[in-house]
Amino acid sequence: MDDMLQAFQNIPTTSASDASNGLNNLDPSIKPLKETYQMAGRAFTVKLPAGDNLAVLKAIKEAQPGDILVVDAQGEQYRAIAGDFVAGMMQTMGLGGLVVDGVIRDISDIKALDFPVFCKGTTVASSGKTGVGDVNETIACGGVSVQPGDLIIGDADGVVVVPQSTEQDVLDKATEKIAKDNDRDEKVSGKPEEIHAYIDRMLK
Ligand SMILES: O=C([O-])CC(=O)C(=O)O
Ligand SMILES: [Mg+2]
Repeated sequence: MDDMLQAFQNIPTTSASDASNGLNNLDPSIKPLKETYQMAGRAFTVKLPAGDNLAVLKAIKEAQPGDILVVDAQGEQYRAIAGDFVAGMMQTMGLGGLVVDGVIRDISDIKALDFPVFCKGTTVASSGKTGVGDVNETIACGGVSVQPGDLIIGDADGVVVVPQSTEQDVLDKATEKIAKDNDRDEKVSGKPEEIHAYIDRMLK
């Protein structure tokens, strides 16, 4: 794992969002299946035709361990781009997680895997496996442009993209924001008078 990726393992999505002015957060309809998921990795991108997941299989074969598959499924919500079988293959190949602006199925079994999956929801039907689709190209997912190799972080609050050219800047600003927030919290926590003083300062 490269140093930058290592550093982002401890950055919450909320802090990365604050550090990026909220510009690279995936649409909040893309949610973790379990609140306990916490992931940071580099994007391996996939673009699917609606209702066909063959390119996901191609991506599982080509992606590197630790990579997060970010799938543009065009928001399709009737057909699953993965179930527990496909997610299990991702986990076995050492991938870091799955993010899709679409849906999955076999929800109970995927939760049991403890492989981080972020999606719009769940469905019953499977996808076809006939189409082509693209891998490793710039895509749009959840309203955000994602390039292969961009840093992707996900946790209980959602998913944030950190474009490669902004990594150091976002890391510095997020680290600063975390320290500032902790300080602010420490000053007022459990102290009604400090809460009043803080609000008065903000209202000025
Ligand atoms: O095979 C599929 O495409 C979807 C599925 O049910 C699984 O992955 O378990
Ligand atoms: Mg299945």
